[in-house]
Amino acid sequence: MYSRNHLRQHTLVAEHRYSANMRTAWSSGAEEGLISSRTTPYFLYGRDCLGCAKTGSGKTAAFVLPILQKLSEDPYGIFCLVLTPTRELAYQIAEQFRVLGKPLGLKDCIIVGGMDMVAQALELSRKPHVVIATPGRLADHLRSSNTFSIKKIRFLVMDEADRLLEQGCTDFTVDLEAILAAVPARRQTLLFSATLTDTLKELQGLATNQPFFWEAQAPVCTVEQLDQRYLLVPEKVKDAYLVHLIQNFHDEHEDWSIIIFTNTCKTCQVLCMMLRKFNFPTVALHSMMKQKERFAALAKFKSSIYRILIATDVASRGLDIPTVQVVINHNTPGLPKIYIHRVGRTARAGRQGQAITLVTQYDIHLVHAIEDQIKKKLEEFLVEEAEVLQILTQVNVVRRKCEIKLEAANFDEKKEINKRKQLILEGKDPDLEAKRKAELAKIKQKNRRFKEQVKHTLQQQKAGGAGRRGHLPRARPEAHSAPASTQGPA
Ligand SMILES: Nc1ncnc2c1ncn2[C@@H]1O[C@H](COP(=O)(O)OP(=O)(O)OP(=O)(O)O)[C@@H](O)[C@H]1O
Repeated sequence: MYSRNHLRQHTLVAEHRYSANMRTAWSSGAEEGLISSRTTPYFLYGRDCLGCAKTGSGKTAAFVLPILQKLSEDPYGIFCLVLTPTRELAYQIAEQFRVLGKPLGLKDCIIVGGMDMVAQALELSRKPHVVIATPGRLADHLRSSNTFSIKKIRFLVMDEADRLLEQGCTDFTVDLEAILAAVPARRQTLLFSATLTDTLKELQGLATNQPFFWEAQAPVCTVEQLDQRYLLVPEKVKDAYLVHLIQNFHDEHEDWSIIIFTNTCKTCQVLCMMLRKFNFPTVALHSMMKQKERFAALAKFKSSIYRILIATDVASRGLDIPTVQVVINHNTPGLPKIYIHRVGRTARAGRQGQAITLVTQYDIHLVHAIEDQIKKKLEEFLVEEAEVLQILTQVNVVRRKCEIKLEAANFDEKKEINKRKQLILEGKDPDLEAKRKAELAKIKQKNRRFKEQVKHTLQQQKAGGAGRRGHLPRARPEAHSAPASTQGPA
C-alpha cells in the first residue's frame, strides 16, 4: 500500500513529467505557457480557478492532477464532482482519472444518460472518490434517490463550462440548478473551456472563492499547427466536393483519419450511408443513435477500424483522438465558438492538422464572423473542378437513394419515438416534458423580445443625444475588465 507522502510525491512527479512532455511537444515554444502550470498553484492554494486555453492544450490534466494531489492528502468519497456536457466526454475524462489515479486506488463513477440508472445508483451508493457526470442524469439521481450525497464534495469541476451554461439545443439550466443546490457552498470550483470569455459573468457567479482567471494570451484563438481552409462550393453540389476531398486524402495518405461535422442527425446519417456506398470506411455519431452504438462507433474510429467519423456537434467538444489529421465542416458553423471546438479535434498537443470548411453562397457572412473571432483569415482550398464534375451525377444519385432508404426507415418518426422512450426510461412524462419545453420556449422568446425592445430604446436615446450634440455617437471599445483577481498565492 502507498503511504500518503508517497502518493503525493507520485502525483507531483506525474504532473512534472506530463508538463515536460507537453513543452517538448510544443517545441515552437507556446508563448502562452501550459495551462496546468498557470492554474495549479492557485488551485492547490485553495482558490477557485477559471481556465481558458486553446483546444488540445491539456486542460483535462490541469484539473485531474491537482485533484489527485488533494485526494491523496485526504481521501474520501464523494470527494469531487466533474460535470461535462456530453456522455462521450465523461468517459474520456474518467479514463484520465483512472490512468493517473491508479496508484491511489482511485474509485470513480460515470453518471450519464442512456445507461442503466439502477446500476449507476448502486455505484453512487458505494461512495466513489470522483463522480464524472452529465447534468441531466445526475440531476435525475438527485431527485429520485437518497442513497448518496454530494453535500460534502470538496471540488466541483465544470469542463466545457460555457457549454454547460449555454441555453442551446440541450438546455442544462434546470438540472444545473438542482445540482448546485445539492453541493456545499464551501467548495473549490474549477471552470475550464477553450471558449470561456462570452460566459465569464455567469461563470463568475459560480466561482466566488477568490477566483483566479487565466486566459492563454495569443494573437490567434486556434492553434498554430492547424492549417485552416475554406472551400467555396455551390449548395447543390456540396457532396460531390466532399467525396472528392475524401478520395484525395485516401489516395495521398497512407494513414489517415478524418472527422466530418454536419448540422443535423439526418444529414449525418445520410452522408454516412452515402460514403459507405463509395467504400469509405465511415461510422456515424449523433444523438439519435442508442448510447451503446455511440460508444461502439467512437471506439471503432479511435482504433482506426473506421477512418472517417461523421458526427453532429455532439462530438465537437473535448474529444481527444490523436490520430485525427483532418476536420471537414460539411456545413459552416453558425457560431464561431462551434467552429473553434470542431476544428480543435485535430492539431492537438502540438501535432499538425488541417481543417476544411465547405462554404456555400449563403455562408460567407458566417466565415467573416469566424475570422473575426479567431483573428485569422482562412485560406482558400483549391480543388480540380473538372474532377468534381466527373463524379457529380453519381454522387447526387447515390445520395438521393440513401435519402429514400432513410425515409423508408422512418428516421424522423423514430427520432420522436426514441425521445419519448428515453423520457419514459428517465421516469418523465413525455407530454408534460413537451408542455414544459413549449413554456420555456415562450419565456425565452418573451425575454428576447424584451431585450430587443430595451436595445432599441437605448439606441434611440443615444441617437437623440448625439443628434443634440451635433455628431454621431462614437463606438466605444469595450474595456477588457479583468474578471477576477490575478493575484498569486500569498
Ligand atoms: N503535459 C503533457 N504532456 C504530453 N501530453 C499531454 C500533456 N497534457 C496533456 N496532454 C495530452 O494532450 C492531449 C489534449 O489534452 P486535453 O484533451 O486535456 O485538451 P483540452 O485542452 O481539454 O482540449 P479541448 O479544449 O479540446 O477539450 C491529450 O491527449 C493529453 O493526454
